Parts: sequence; structure tokens; C-alpha cells
Amino acid sequence: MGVAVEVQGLTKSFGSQNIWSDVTLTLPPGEISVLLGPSGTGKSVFLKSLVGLLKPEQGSITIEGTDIVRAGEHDLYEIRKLFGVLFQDGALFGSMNLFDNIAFPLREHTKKGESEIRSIVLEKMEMVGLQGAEGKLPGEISGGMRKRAGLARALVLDPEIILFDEPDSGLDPVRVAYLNQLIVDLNAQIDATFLIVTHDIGTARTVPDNLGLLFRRNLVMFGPREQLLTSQEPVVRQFLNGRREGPIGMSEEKDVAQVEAEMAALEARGGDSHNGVGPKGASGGDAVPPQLEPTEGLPERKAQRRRQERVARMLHEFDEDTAEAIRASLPEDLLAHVDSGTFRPTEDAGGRHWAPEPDAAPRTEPVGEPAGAGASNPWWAGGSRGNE
Ligand SMILES: Nc1ncnc2c1ncn2[C@@H]1O[C@H](COP(=O)(O)OP(=O)(O)OP(=O)(O)O)[C@@H](O)[C@H]1O
Repeated sequence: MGVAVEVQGLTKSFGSQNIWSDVTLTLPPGEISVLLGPSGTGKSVFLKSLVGLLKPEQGSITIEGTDIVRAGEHDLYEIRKLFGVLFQDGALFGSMNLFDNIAFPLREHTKKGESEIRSIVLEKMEMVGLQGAEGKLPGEISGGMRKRAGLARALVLDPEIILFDEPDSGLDPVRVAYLNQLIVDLNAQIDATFLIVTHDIGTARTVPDNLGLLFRRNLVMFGPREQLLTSQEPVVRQFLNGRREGPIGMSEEKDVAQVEAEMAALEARGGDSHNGVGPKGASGGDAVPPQLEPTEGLPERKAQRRRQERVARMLHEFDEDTAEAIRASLPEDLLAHVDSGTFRPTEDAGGRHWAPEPDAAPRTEPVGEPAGAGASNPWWAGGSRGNE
């Protein structure tokens, strides 16, 4: 299982330019989270801070008990081994073929022999659908293949956390759809914690368990996908609908009067339903579309059930629309526990973050043992209807 990344009160500036302040969130282990935000809001700075490449001035990033903001070089080196990073362009060495590019971290950071390296590289290449392309140079393959090669390289050290910096950039909508499926499939296979920075609203709506939005030097919201997708916050709605009207301006923030005038005009035209739906558009259809499932034949995502239990305990924190959307994603056994009050609800997480709470276990009988379930029949084994 992937590890949790707990970010508390994080603040980063470059000189007098504050990038973001007081960012608090937790990436739950093994879950997929997406971070959105207008250009220049510091999403890449956030990713670099997570791997210790940049040092925030305040706050903490705790991974397996180590605060990487304050960690020394040795601890940082160890923690970095937990990460795989997919950079925007794949960050491949142009003069090396794909095999050598993907083998690079193994040759640099391990003492493995060439035959073991070969079997690991070929396994990861197969996982990302690149079998047979070992001898190709990065310049000879498409952008989509380069992303896959970058992903294979991010996988070779068996990471517990994978960071994706705009995996969809430069890809056509069909390639983005294939890549999204690959991301979900990989998550099902390796159960690592994923954080994806993207501008692609389709990805944000269908891939993650959790969604966050950075704006005006703050984390506006971070929580279960249903929370952002049903949100009425003007900035969230503007971003998810990819429209001009709203608080986000061309290069800077707009003044209040202008935003009000734009919103009134938008309402007069019928609201978001009248916006165009481009390939990356978000309007139309359900506010909360079904989440992508792993390809048939692959294991279920282990994080799915863990997440369902987690959000079932958080239901009381959300408004009616969000709670209803979350309930629609829960299997019947968990809903029964929610409705019978078996769960001890989370306290004061406010939907913005999550921490393992030992005291949030069921109050009475263990949730895992509904009547008739035998010890050899684990309670999560059946009856989940997923995010239908
Ligand atoms: N090393 C650095 N030194 C000084 N300023 C920096 C540095 N790195 C980033 N910045 C500034 O931080 C701000 C946020 O940049 P960042 O690349 O993180 O934004 P982003 O949200 O990822 O944008 P985009 O969506 O366009 O990729 C920018 O104003 C950028 O100029």
C-alpha cells in the first residue's frame, strides 16, 4: 500500500513573491488525487516541495514520520526513494534508447546486475504498453509514447508515491483517455499514492478520488472528488467549466464589480449549460460522472474500499449535494453502517484534509463483520458496487 503524505500549514515564497500560504492536505495512501489551479498558481512548486527539491519556509510535509521540510540530506535521500515522478515531457535523455532511459534509475541507485535490470525494465515497459520499443530513441516516438516511457522509468524503483506533472500536456484527447486508463490500471496494480497536476477537466472529473484547487495563493478546497464537482464556489465552478466569467482573470484577478457583472450576464444566458463543450470541456451531463474503473481482468483498486470507508465517516462534514453524491458511490453495507450510526464520524477535518484516526473506528461491533460473515470470508470481499 502507498504511503500517506501529510501537508500541514505549508507556505512558500521566492523573495517577496508569495506562491501559496498555509496549504494543508493529506494524500491518503494508495488513493489518486488531482491538483488543479490556474497557470502560475504554484502547482509545480508544490510538487517540487513534496520531493524536497524546494524548501517551503513554513509548515511540514510528513511522510512515514519524517518531515521532509526539515530533513537532512541523508533522510531526504531515503524519502526520495519512495517517489516516482513523471515530468511533463517525460524528461528522457535524447541520446539514450528507451531501454537505457528506463534502466537509468536502477543503474544509478541500485547494485542490481544487468540481467535483473533487464527483467525489471521489460516488465515496466509491458505495464505501460511499450513492449518491443526498447531500441527506439525518444526523438523517434510520439509524445504519448514518451509519456509512457517516462512513466515506466518512474516505476522501476517500485515507488510508494507517484507524482504526475501535467501528464496530458501535448496529447490529443484520445491519447489522454488512454493515459488516464493506464493511470487507473497502474494504481490498481501497485496501490501507490498518486498525485496528478493537470489542466484537463475530463481527467479531473473522472480519474481521482480526491480533488484540490489552488487559487490566489491558497488551497481553495481539497477533498473527495464529489466535494469539488458539486461545489458552488464561484472559482471552482469557473475552473471546472472552463469559462471566462468568474474570479479568475486572463493574467491576474478581476475586481469584484466586474465579476458580478459577468456572472449576471452568464445567468441571463442560462448559466453553465450554455457554455461550449470542447474536448476538455466540463459542462453538460452529470455533475459527478462515474469514476474510471480498472480495465477488466485487473484487480480492483484496493484504495477504492479504503476510500469508501473514509468518506463514509466524513459524510456529515459536507453539504447536501456533496453528501448525496458521496452516498451514491457507497456500497450498501457501508451505507447501512452510516445510517445506523455505527461509524464514529471524523472530527473537524472540514473536508480539507484527512489523517488516519484510530479513534474513528466503529463504536460498537467491528464494521467488518456483518451477520453471517465468516472469518475466511473477509467482509470487503463481496457486495461492493463501486462508483456506479
Ligand atoms: N525557482 C524559482 N525561483 C523563482 N520563482 C519561481 C521558481 N520556480 C517557480 N517560480 C515562480 O512560481 C510561480 C508558480 O510557478 P509554477 O510553475 O509552480 O506554476 P504552475 O501552477 O505549475 O503553472 P502552470 O500551470 O503554468 O504549469 C511562478 O510565478 C514562477 O515564476
